Amino acid sequence: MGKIFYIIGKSASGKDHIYEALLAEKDLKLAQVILYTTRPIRSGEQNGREYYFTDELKLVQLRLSGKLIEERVYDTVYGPWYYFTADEGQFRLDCQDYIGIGTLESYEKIKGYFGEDKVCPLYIETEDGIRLKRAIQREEKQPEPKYAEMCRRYLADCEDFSEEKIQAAGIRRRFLNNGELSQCLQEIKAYLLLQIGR
Ligand SMILES: Nc1ncnc2c1ncn2[C@@H]1O[C@H](COP(=O)(O)OP(=O)(O)OP(=O)(O)O)[C@@H](O)[C@H]1O
Repeated sequence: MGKIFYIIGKSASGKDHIYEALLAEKDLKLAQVILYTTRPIRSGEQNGREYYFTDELKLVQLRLSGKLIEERVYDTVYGPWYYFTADEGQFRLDCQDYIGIGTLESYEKIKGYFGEDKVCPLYIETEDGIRLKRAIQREEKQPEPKYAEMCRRYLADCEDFSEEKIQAAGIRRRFLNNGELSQCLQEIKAYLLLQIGR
């Protein structure tokens, strides 16, 4: 039976890089948990690849039909953009393992929906000083660095990922990403192979 591996961690802890690297590992055979979003599709994006691009009416329908697993909304200058996970029958847990990225809150919702035995958290932890330096370096490379937003997220993480919340979510294992990324990946891959039973 398949599992959903769910990557969680503070901003700039390395989630995106770890996600892409694990997806690229052919022997893990992981499929993506694709989020739905109401934000407009950008050039180069493809419906069903980066996201399922949809609208608020669909969100309401999914809510009413009990198919909505979790939702978040971000107030942007263009209005509210919703991001959500829903189950319209696309998850084939009888024969497929999945990988997704989310927050502690979305992890708890997904765990509540599919069951604790089906959802496996991959909590990535990077020491705060190293993480801040990486966040600044990443921001410096942007055409228009948004340092205030970066700092806001960094500070919000202290609250969003307090030790109490991590414990309450049932996170027991942590994967440290303080050194080489390859080292962290190796550790996660070994863990995944054990969980998958290969
Ligand atoms: N082990 C590592 N060594 C050096 N740099 C790293 C390592 N892991 C990640 N990075 C760098 O840290 C930055 C943050 O990584 P990434 O974007 O994957 O994090 P994230 O957790 O997805 O962040 P966010 O939640 O803020 O989007 C990137 O610039 C990435 O290249």
